Amino acid sequence: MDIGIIGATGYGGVELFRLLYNHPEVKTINLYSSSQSGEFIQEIYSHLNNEEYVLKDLDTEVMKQQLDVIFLATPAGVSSELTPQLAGGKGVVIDLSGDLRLNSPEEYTAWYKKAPASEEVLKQSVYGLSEWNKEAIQSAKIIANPGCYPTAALIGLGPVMHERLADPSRIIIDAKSGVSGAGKNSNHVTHFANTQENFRIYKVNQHQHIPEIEQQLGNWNEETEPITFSTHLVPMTRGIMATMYVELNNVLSLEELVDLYQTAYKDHPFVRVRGAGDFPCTRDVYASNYCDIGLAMDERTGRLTIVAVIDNLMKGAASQAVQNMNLTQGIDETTGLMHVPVYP
Ligand SMILES: NC(=O)C1=CN([C@@H]2O[C@H](COP(=O)(O)OP(=O)(O)OC[C@H]3O[C@@H](n4cnc5c(N)ncnc54)[C@H](OP(=O)(O)O)[C@@H]3O)[C@@H](O)[C@H]2O)C=CC1
Ligand SMILES: CC(=O)N[C@@H](CCC(=O)OP(=O)(O)O)C(=O)O
Repeated sequence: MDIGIIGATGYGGVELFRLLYNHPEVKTINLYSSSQSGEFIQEIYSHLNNEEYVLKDLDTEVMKQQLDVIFLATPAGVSSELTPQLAGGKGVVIDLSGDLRLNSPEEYTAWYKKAPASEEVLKQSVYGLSEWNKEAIQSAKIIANPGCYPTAALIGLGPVMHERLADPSRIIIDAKSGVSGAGKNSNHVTHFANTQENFRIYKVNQHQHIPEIEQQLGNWNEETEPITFSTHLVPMTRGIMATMYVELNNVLSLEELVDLYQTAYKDHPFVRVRGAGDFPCTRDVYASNYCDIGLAMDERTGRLTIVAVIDNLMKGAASQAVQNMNLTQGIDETTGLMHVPVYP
């Protein structure tokens, strides 16, 4: 396969490069930069110092004709403009940003404060939550890779919400992320002095992932009501923990719930459901494509607590995008992705 990565100098882009460099079905990798074309990638990232990859200028006509897969790892607002120029050619377009995830252009503008992609592009875009949308992904030409928080939240909520076992009006998602979730550019909030030895809540009731999570919950149960979703910045580089609280319609034991989750994900090698009383931490999935899940049932309140952890740059971005690439190319979805998480 011949691959292109737009936004290759960002955190998502460089993680894509690492994965694709080691992918057995990838022949060439073309790196594109809007600000540093002509430079070698190792001039920007010294950990790539054995490589000779030069950053190229975008040429959408050539890319459209020659590349099998084009990844966009760019900020919101870029792929809504570029996708129409890249789609309809030889390859598949996989967008890591939020531009193509929401069906409604009005919702996109309301939450992202940017002009939306065209309705035509949005209609062709398939939501790339691999575990829950595999069939549609396999034949897609444009994929909207899910957001990092929605990936953890939706994989965690999927089994109970899909089976309509929980009250769709009373969902609370309490999520925490490492700082790499904010991308490579530091600002006042993500500056070292403001993140180390600190813990903060941010974008309270205003996070752009709220409509994305609600959209998928609505696909599972049209009675879903607005969710409560809060996000926190944790002084670590990678990792997301999403803790979900749902009220069950009927009493189920913890053992029954663990069985439900293990059955739901038995054919999904990247989701690992823990036994009763066992909870994952972010280190358990570090630098891997896994989503690990733990469950607790409080019989006093009737509330189920679901804990889902991912690596935001991997399952939350680059490795999920490669999983989607594999699905579109008709190869095993695990190809190039079965890394054991890095420990410690
Ligand atoms: N970080 C994370 O954990 C996750 C990120 N995402 C999403 O993935 C996307 C990439 O994120 P991330 O890698 O963290 O972001 P970064 O800020 O680290 O990198 C984004 C890259 O996009 C390129 N870029 C910037 N402006 C433009 C432009 N106008 N046209 C073309 N390219 C541009 C830049 O590269 P250059 O200047 O070389 O072109 C930059 O290196 C974002 O939409 C983000 O929201 C999604 C899930 C998780
Ligand atoms: C820690 C941190 O700041 N995380 C970012 C995740 C951004 C992201 O992934 O944005 P899209 O999915 O919308 O592209 C945030 O909360 O906005």
